[in-house]
Amino acid sequence: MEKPTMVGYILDQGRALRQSFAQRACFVNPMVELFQQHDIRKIYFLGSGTSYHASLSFKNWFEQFIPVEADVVIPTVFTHYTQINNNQIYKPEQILVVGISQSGTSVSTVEAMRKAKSEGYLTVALTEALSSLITREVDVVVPLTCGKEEIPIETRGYIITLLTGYLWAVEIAGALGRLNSIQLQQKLDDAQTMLAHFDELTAEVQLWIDRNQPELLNMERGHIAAYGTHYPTALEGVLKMYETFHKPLSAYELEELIHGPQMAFDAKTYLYFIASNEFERSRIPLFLDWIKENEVTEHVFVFYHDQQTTSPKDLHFHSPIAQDLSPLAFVVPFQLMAARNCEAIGYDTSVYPPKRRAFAHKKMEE
Ligand SMILES: O=P(O)(O)OC[C@H]1O[C@](O)(CO)[C@@H](O)[C@@H]1O
Repeated sequence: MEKPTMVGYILDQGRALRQSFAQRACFVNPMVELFQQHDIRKIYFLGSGTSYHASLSFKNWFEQFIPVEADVVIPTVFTHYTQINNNQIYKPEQILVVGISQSGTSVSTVEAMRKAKSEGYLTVALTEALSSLITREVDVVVPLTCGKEEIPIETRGYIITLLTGYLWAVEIAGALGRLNSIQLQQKLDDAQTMLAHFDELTAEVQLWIDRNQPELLNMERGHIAAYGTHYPTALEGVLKMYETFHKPLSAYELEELIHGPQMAFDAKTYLYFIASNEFERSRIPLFLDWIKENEVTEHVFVFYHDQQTTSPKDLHFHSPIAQDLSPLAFVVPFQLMAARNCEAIGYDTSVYPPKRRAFAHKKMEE
């Protein structure tokens, strides 16, 4: 990439995913060893922004594949309010605290890890910056193999963090005998197939944007509705769109849309539905019918994995998507829409807003 840009990082995600998958031993082995050496029963995943959203997916995968209880906590909350092991059912060495910070410099995550280690719990940092502040506060540092993103917006890092969490979960499950070797190999093969086609998947998203960009650019406010393992995708979609395109959106668990928010919808409301193949998938047509019958808004966009769509406003992924890894796919429309919208209005996402001092991150020398 000649000049680092948000679009450039998004278009590079396929390559980065395939490279990370190929070199997965460097980030999988340290976690597998921890689980082999310790009887870990409880995990806290901590992170802010993008790293918080990735943590929510980690919880889903860990609880799906490994006999552990997983919690995701915002780092400041963890430092000041969380009562770790409140009911004393675990021994301290059965509790693992994982801090995720791509930059390694998020002040609140660094402080939370300091608390966890000082109170005697096992600690891991997942970070791209192997000499950053967070690395000083933990027992084990695991590399996040996304490469440095030289702009304020994290996209490639999010996708690689997700892949890392998934591979941790299935490889630990394999090592603990929760997945047999055939099952594990199947998971890895499915992942590899999806990653081999990731550039095509991104191209499908680009075509959807090309079809709809004038309308997408006119959004003044919107909501992303999702369910199951995609509620974190909706949160990340909101963050990507808001920190770049600067128009307010919110994320709702699908059913929660009708518990109040819908009363505020009008013809200007934009609705994006993530119709992932999970339990609630059958509810999507019901919501779409309701929007039509009540003439709520025309600005409705649906992302499908399973349906041959007819509306040009919808996106149907044809590329192979491993069911477990669908969060890697469904976030791309929001990443690329945010980046392309900004390109179209001439907003430069590669630099921080002018005259804005940020204090969420702290450099080594500060
Ligand atoms: O993963 P990191 O580097 O701790 O960053 C967390 C969050 O902080 C930000 O850099 C903003 O301060 C976000 O872009 C990011 O999601």
